[in-house]
Amino acid sequence: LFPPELRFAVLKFFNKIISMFSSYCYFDITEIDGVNTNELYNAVQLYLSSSVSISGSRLSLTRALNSSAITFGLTNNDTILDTFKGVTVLWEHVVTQRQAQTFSWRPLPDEKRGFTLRIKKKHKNLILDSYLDYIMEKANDIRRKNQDRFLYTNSRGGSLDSRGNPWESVPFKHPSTFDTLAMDPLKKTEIMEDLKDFANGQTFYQRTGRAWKRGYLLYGPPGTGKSSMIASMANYLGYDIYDLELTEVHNNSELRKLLMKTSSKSIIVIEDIDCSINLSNRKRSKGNDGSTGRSYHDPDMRSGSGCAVGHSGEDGGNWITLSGLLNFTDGLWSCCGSEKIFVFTTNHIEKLDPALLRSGRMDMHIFMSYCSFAALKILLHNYLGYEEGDLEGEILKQVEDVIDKAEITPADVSEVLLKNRRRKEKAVGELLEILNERAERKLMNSGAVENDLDDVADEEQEKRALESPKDVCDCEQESCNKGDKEEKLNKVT
Ligand SMILES: Nc1ncnc2c1ncn2[C@@H]1O[C@H](COP(=O)(O)OP(=O)(O)OP(=O)(O)O)[C@@H](O)[C@H]1O
Repeated sequence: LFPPELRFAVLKFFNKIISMFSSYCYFDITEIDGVNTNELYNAVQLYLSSSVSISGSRLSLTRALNSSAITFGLTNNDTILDTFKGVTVLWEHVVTQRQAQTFSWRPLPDEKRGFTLRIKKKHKNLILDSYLDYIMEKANDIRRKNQDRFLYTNSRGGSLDSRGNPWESVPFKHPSTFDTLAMDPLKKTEIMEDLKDFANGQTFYQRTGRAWKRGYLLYGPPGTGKSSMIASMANYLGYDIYDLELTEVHNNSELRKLLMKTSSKSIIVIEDIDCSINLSNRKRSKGNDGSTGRSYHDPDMRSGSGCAVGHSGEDGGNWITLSGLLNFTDGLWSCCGSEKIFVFTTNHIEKLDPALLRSGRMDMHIFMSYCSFAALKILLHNYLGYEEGDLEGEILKQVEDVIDKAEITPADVSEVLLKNRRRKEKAVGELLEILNERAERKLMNSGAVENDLDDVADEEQEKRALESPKDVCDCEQESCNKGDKEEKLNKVT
């Protein structure tokens, strides 16, 4: 009977009267704010989905694209209580039908959704100051945990995608975790604790005025699990990985741009660092065929035994230099965004510039060693299902005795176990054979090296003796075969 204008005016009047006497105030968070999606709405939905106090008997279930987890939330017009810093608030999920639109730039959903937050007026400031920030932060964490992580690479060589991003991404699905990683358990625990301290260390880093970042240098022979360690770190912390291919970066400023486009809570990896930068800061040179582009940074490359080459710019004189890289990890640019981990790997730590190894540069140097017996136990458990109690017996005792002498990588052990994973006994027997063989070979090689060293020492001694025959022969007589000695000296020389 009443026209809408009058209804609206009456309602407004009553609301005003009610709010004057009510001790509560209300905040509406709508799904769509004008024509844009309201980020806060999504965050609240995610945050409430993690709340254990949902009491409704009907919940809505969602699984986002690329996500491996299912989240639940409030159904239409349901309510939930939440407590923050001792203050209880009430959330209501309000869903109403949208009135027919005459025109819109963007088709809007038929339903109008939003959350209404009810709080006591006296708590308004506390809630507005920190509660909403807390919700945004929590929602990001949940998103990260649910969402499969991403592996980014700059393999396009500096070109940008349609959104101006130099990084290409794929879902990161590496199954390596600290449980599957074979290494000394004490060392493993130390690394895990270090990572956790870092991830939970926001207050510490703020208090001490340090950039919230950490550097790890992984070094050791190929096949000892450096890449597996990086994947385990990412899976443990729930971080994305940026695999920085330095051979695709033309100069320091491009490097800086790449860094600016990395997100927080990420691990930035440079593999085989000894092969990737112009460690000697040598000037860029033309290739043998006179072409510009690639030139050799690593002397080993010339003999064909080295690793990947670095990259030189087309515009002459442009290089990724060590100082550029250190700015990247250490300087002002390293702090864009926060909560970042830098990981460098190398098979040849001795080739690295001492500037990179200096204390404070890389916070932790982690040696990925050959497979120890403790690490082997983890592989036996993972591949063959051995439990601690099964790891006894004569054959395993023999394995324990020989494994350090054999210097075998976890990758090689994994191969043997994988091949024989259906036959436990055979697997360990074959492993023992391989270990014995390797240990024997190592021993013979070291014996041969020792003999060679002895030979060199003998020859040296002989040479010295011949150069000063008097030292070994006091005789001054003509009959002393000095001539013979001279001839012998020439031969030795
Ligand atoms: N410590 C380890 N624990 C468990 N598995 C390992 C370990 N080390 C190596 N492996 C196995 O060997 C494979 C190769 O290892 P990975 O690539 O991690 O070694 P790497 O040290 O990074 O080698 P490279 O220096 O050649 O890159 C892995 O996929 C994994 O199956």
